[in-house]
Amino acid sequence: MGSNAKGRTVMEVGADGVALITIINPPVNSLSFDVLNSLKESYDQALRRDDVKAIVVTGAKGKFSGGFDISAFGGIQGGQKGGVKAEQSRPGYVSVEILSDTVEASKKPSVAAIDGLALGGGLEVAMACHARLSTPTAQLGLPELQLGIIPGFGGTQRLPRLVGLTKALEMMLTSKPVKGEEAFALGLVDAIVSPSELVSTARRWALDILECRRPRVASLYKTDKLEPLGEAKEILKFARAQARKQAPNLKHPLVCIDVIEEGIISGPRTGLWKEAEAFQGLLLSDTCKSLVHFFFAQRGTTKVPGVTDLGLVPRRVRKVAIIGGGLMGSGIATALILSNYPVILKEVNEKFLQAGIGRVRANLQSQVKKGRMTQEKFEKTSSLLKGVLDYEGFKDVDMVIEAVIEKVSLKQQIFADLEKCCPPHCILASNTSTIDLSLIGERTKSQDRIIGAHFFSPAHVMPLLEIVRTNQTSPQVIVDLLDIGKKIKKTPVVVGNCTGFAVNRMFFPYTQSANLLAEHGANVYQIDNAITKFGMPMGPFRLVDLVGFGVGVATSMEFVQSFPERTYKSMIVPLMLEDGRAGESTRKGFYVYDDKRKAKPNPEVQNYVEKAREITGASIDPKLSKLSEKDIVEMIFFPVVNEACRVLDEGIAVKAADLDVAAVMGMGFPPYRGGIIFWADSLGSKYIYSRLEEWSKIYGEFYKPCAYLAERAAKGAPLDRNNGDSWLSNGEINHD
Ligand SMILES: C[C@H](O)CC(=O)SCCNC(=O)CCNC(=O)[C@H](O)C(C)(C)COP(=O)(O)OP(=O)(O)OC[C@H]1O[C@@H](n2cnc3c(N)ncnc32)[C@H](O)[C@@H]1OP(=O)(O)O
Repeated sequence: MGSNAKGRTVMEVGADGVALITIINPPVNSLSFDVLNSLKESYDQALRRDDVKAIVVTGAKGKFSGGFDISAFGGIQGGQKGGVKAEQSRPGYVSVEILSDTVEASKKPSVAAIDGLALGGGLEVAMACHARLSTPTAQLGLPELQLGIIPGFGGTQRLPRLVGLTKALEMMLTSKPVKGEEAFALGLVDAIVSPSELVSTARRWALDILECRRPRVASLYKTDKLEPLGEAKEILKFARAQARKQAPNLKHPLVCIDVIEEGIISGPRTGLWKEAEAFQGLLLSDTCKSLVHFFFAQRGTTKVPGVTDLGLVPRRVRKVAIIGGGLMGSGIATALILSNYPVILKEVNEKFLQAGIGRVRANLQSQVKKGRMTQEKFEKTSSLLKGVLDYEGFKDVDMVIEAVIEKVSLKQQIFADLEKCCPPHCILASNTSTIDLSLIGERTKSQDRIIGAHFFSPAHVMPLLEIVRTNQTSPQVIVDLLDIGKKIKKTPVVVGNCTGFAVNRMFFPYTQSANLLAEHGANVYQIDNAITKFGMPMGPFRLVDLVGFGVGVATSMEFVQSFPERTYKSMIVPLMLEDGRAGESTRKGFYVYDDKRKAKPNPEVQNYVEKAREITGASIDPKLSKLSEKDIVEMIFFPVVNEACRVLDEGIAVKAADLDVAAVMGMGFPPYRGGIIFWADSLGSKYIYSRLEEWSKIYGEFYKPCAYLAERAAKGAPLDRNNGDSWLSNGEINHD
């Protein structure tokens, strides 16, 4: 194998006659074509050698395998990231030639020794072995669907035969792995072994199979776990209905079900071929390209030039203080104690303090109710939280997160106090969502320790953490917060300091354009409907109802002040608010809500739209009442793209992919469209520019394309500067 090979396997033959084949491809032992070819070579050698009686497959450094090498997808998709040899892109090359006809068909028994993770192709290799041993904590799963593909190395055929159809469908359709213990209970693995004894036990197990002391099972031909045909068809029918309901825009879950069905009806070998063909087709789909982009974009957010490349090591954070026990403060405290950080929560009086602690306990209690936490763990986790009314306990905290109301003078006072009461190394973070951080720290000399830790509500649930740095924030503090973000299982995105940072700046035009369209004659409910169909969790009007009109108006004011030239000053929400219609909390907003929070269109809305029109002087454009769904989507999202371009151009976001992650995790933009900039680039900067230009002539400055968008469009270049050579710029993505 060439010296620039991407991973390999090594084989060692012991005196016991067992060949140990180890997959080596750090960091997760992914299955590149080099690894797969080397696995085949090792097997061929083991089968040829007379001194080899049995085989054990394992992964180096406590990780079996994280699956097929996702970075090789680009090559297969015909991009520029490395060519692919003909046999490698041939359907069935791995699943049939290597795994079925070599590993599973071999006369010498194979045992998989699984530690750490066996995901996707990794688990598929293990399932082709004649037995599997796992450590109790290893993660085993087929998460391919979250990449827009289906398992392609035999997983659709072998998993149902090992664990039954219902569980196999659940594991594939949700992409959720199971731990070793559960895998054992399901029959996916044959025994649980401690990491230190894993390989030695697997060696003995392989020899036991050879000597017929243990069964030798070819999973592909197992039938005892499969439900009878009639029942299986019912289960598949139900799964199809669920998939259509939960992900109406996605085809690959249905393809996965079809492939499984084929194997059940026509036999596993036919199923394997159908799987190989479907896998190959899905690899080329827009959904897969978008989801793979998103996979790498998510991992790329922790790579910040000039910060994470300086060799800084995150400092240990032993104790955190939170100021303010409201909705945000209690959510942040919950997230921290759930990851074992001791937290002190400070409030101004006993009543507020008890309410804050009560909120945290309620957050944890809901985990207990859902069966996700034991009562014992609840007690242990709750004990990490301590309530205080003064700064006494702040002497030894390593980080403070301020989460009080959005009032500049109050925050300034708090930060001045913190500077006096906390140790000099302490990170001083604010959870502000809009206020300029330099202003918050104006009365301190600790500008280098001040940073934004912007969580999204509910903070213990929402996965995004916007880390806001000022020009003075030290790289060390950013590295520390990135590390904490990872530990509390958030995806951090590092952004610059400005009104609204990245997420709220993108959110602003989302609701603004909806209001503009409504005032000019578009139907509120058609807009929400089209946007939901596009894949957002809710339309802009339903969102404003949820957030509350009070908050909506206050945030608007911040934007009006900061960006007056591009704010559309709609009067619909202020007028409704004046009449006590404040959204879902008052059960009346753009929708009316019943006791079960079910939303129905509010018949009063039209009156408010007309009143608003009288004040703003907006004239009805008959075209807007007949907008197609595509037009609605573009008129709502192109202003968002425009703002994202400004955020990028101003350097608030380091790279376009960070905005993709921010849009998906902070706004609910559908991940299968790759994120806001990725989606925009799939349509082309020229097209977006021309449409915005056209609308700005009719409806004003709000739609005016920014300089960055104009420049990229003039060059015919993608908005993501890093995507200059990708398949995207060739307009290869289809939109039907
Ligand atoms: C034919 C087959 O059926 C098709 C397949 O197998 S498709 C692949 C199926 N496997 C997956 O989907 C697993 C994807 N990976 C993951 O979920 C997670 O990375 C993990 C659980 C393995 C590890 O998580 P974690 O410890 O948090 O580390 P994480 O930062 O995500 O990954 C570490 C590095 O490994 C890389 N990596 C992880 N899985 C990879 C894979 N399958 N291929 C290539 N690179 C991979 C990541 O990109 C990251 O690289 P970086 O350090 O350069 O950013």
